[in-house]
Amino acid sequence: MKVTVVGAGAVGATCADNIARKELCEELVLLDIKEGLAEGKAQDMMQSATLLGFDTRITGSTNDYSKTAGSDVVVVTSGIPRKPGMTREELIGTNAGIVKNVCENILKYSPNAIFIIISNPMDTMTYLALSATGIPKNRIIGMGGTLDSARFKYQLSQRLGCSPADLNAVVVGGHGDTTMIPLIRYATWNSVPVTNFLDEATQQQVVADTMVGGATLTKLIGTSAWYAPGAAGAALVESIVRDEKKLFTCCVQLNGEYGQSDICMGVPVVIGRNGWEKIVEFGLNDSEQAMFNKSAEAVRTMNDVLKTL
Ligand SMILES: NC(=O)C1=CN([C@@H]2O[C@H](COP(=O)(O)OP(=O)(O)OC[C@H]3O[C@@H](n4cnc5c(N)ncnc54)[C@H](O)[C@@H]3O)[C@@H](O)[C@H]2O)C=CC1
Ligand SMILES: O=C([O-])CC(=O)C(=O)O
Repeated sequence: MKVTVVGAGAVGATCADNIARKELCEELVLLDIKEGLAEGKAQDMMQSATLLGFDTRITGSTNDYSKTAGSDVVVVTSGIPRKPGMTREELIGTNAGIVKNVCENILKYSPNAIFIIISNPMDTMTYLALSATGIPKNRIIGMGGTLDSARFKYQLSQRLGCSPADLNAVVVGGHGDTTMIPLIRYATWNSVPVTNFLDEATQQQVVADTMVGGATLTKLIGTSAWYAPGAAGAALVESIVRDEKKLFTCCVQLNGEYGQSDICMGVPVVIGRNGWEKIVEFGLNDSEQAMFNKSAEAVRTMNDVLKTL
């Protein structure tokens, strides 16, 4: 297996580090536009191989896409992150051009690759990647809900005083401060609804804290997060290369599922060797469906911005 990570910044390097430690592929390529950055980080990671006990071969490349040839999976993290006070949507002007260019270049050398899009605003970047590459929809996966669901479990575990590993909790919708939808009605603690244990006000607080999870970290750190985002990207790579068929919320093209079409949004999907293999319909109630529709409207507005760039 060969995996490429484009963007050797905070998220890309962390994702690559997780991929290497888990030995998810024999060959791992880091690519960045900044001279020497990918080569340097690749060497640094390789020098941890004997200490950590992995034997994935990591190489770096400054914008030489021929080095990425024949990749099975490509993770796209290139682009600018937000600063405190910004929304993810404000990044569109810079990141759309970067993501389009990167996807086109990758495709030239890896026509069969599965793409995992992380760059923000991720729902619109996923939509853009789909149109820029024209490859089958199951090979374009946006990473956002996987991370948001992990954050949802973290918030719940803090309130319940339990291990997040014992929780099942899913966030669907867009990957934006106001567009994501933590489905608390479906969240369980070892199969028991969490709503049995948390009062209404606490439930609302958990949902609100989950939605601004990325913004909260951006305010604390001064730039956006990378440990959980990098781990979430690697978890998707793992489910693909090991054909695990795990259920993750990912941003995929909808064709009538969840009442939406011609849009990429976060829904539960089975991730395996063919990319996203199946959308799982959770059955939203009227208020959840109304939130999903509102989220879709916001994502669509951003997709329309692409036409003006
Ligand atoms: N979808 C999600 O859940 C998350 C998305 N993000 C997004 O991921 C992106 C990356 O974030 P960070 O790694 O923190 O930023 P960063 O600034 O640390 O790294 C980005 C890297 O992309 C490189 N780059 C820029 N243009 C490029 C091009 N044309 N070709 C190749 N490389 C290029 C830069 O040189 C830089 O090294 C941001 O857009 C951020 O908003 C971050 C966290 C979570
Ligand atoms: O908050 C950001 O801008 C980065 C991101 O998407 C996240 O960490 O969820």
